Amino acid sequence: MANKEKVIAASAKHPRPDRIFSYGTAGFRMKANLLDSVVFRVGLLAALRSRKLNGQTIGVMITASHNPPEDNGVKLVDPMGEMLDQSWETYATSLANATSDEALFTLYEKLTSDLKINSEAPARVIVARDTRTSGPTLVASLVEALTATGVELTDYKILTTPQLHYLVRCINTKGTQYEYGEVSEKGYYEKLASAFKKAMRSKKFDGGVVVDCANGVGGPKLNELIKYLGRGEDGLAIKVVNDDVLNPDALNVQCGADFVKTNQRAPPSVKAAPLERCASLDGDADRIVYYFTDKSGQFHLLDGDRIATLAASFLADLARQSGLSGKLSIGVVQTAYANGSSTQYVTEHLKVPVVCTNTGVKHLHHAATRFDIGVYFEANGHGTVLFSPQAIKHISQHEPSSPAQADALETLHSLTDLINQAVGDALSDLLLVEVILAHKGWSPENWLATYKDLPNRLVRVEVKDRHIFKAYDAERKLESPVGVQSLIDEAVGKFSKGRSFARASGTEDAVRVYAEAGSRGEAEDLAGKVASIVRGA
Ligand SMILES: CC(=O)N[C@H]1[C@@H](OP(=O)(O)O)O[C@H](CO)[C@@H](O)[C@@H]1O
Ligand SMILES: [Mg+2]
Repeated sequence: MANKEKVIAASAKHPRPDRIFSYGTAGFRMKANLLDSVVFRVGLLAALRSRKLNGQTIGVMITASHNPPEDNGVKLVDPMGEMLDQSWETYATSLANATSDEALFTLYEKLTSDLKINSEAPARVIVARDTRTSGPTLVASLVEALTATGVELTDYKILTTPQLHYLVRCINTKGTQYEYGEVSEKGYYEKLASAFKKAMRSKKFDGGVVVDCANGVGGPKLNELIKYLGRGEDGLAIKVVNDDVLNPDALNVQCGADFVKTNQRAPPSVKAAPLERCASLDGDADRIVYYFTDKSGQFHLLDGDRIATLAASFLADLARQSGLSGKLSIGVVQTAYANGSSTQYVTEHLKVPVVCTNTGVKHLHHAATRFDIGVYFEANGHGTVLFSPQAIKHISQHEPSSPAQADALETLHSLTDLINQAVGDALSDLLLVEVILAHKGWSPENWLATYKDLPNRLVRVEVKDRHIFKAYDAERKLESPVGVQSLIDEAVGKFSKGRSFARASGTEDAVRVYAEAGSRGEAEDLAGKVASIVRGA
């Protein structure tokens, strides 16, 4: 039984502002000065979650990713390094909205009994934060909740989001047959670096890569990782830019993955030669996009769809070359925001099946586990590749029948270590892309030439109540308000190669409209038409 007085007294120090909170796709995220009570209450939920799972370690990450410097956020990480189980999101929301300290404790007790939680069970939590100045105070609020509920805590200070997911998975798999790695930040770098070297072997890089770290946690962590990669003559030259974490106001400002994806141009601070590979991370380094300018100075984005198609083509080739293609199912998971040309390229050219899910990494991750090799990426650069236990077994036990098979198998094996299995990881994805381009001997132009994106437009439409927009069919259609979908269908029908959908955002108070069509003008036109249908609904 939790100590009632202790919890109530601690909660009283973290008064709840007059606001309605909701645990969404990205956990809780808002202006940092509104988060104190929310983080305290997330601490209570973490205690419950760990106890429910008999003392398995739960992660708490304090970050607001690509949001402006004055924002912050908090999200929970489940034992295998995945996002919090969806059914628990509503408990997070209810705890955050409890109207008094007493009501909060009553709810805490009610959840304990409703969920049949043994309040005597041990509870363990690890926490980390990004580089925002509001981080330490928020961690302190979390610590108070964990102390009041008798939770064993380890504070890993500043980490990228995927590093925290890595640690959670390492801790909970330690001593089992699924042991994931050494439980330390150093263990993370060593695992990545050794897999990277093994994947590269005698392959050579064509030039280096410029990496924009959004002035966030990715900067110091990438600089650290580089020390483990080694910089021999044949090593990868990584030029790190925007790694200034001493100026907190610079975070995500005019740089980072979201800036590049949204503005379809390079950050002004990124100076690169024509055809030089460039990449941008977001503020917590769980997202990456590539880009380059061609000889005529034109900018080209190589987004999450491109990384997914690149990875799928490489993995399908390796499975074939190693003699495992009949044994391993490969699939790509996308959302409705994936460019139609990428979907067509995967299904028709690579002959690999594509599954479309709702927006939000947890949906893609879940769908990807249904394949032996499941490649999933959101167009904005969140993503990874998952290998099933069956795939790992085949890859490690298969007897190659030729040197070529042995070679492909060794590369495949190294990728199971190089690619973060817990969550999309910008640093791991960076190395993955570099390995693939080196193996294929491709320039960014070759990569771009695999298919031609359909012109597209994404618009944000502010409406009175976005909750009336209810989507189905992986959010590609609207069931309510009634009649809106047929108006959209009618508009789409007038455009060649037209496709468009509208859905309520899970992270912002708006409806997003996406449209693509045969030409830029038509895509704009279609997006505008669908946006006015949404406004009029
Ligand atoms: C079109 C788009 O990029 N949507 C983003 C955005 O979700 P919305 O529900 O569209 O607001 O934030 C999510 C969390 O970061 C991310 O997973 C998703 O891809
Ligand atoms: Mg992020």
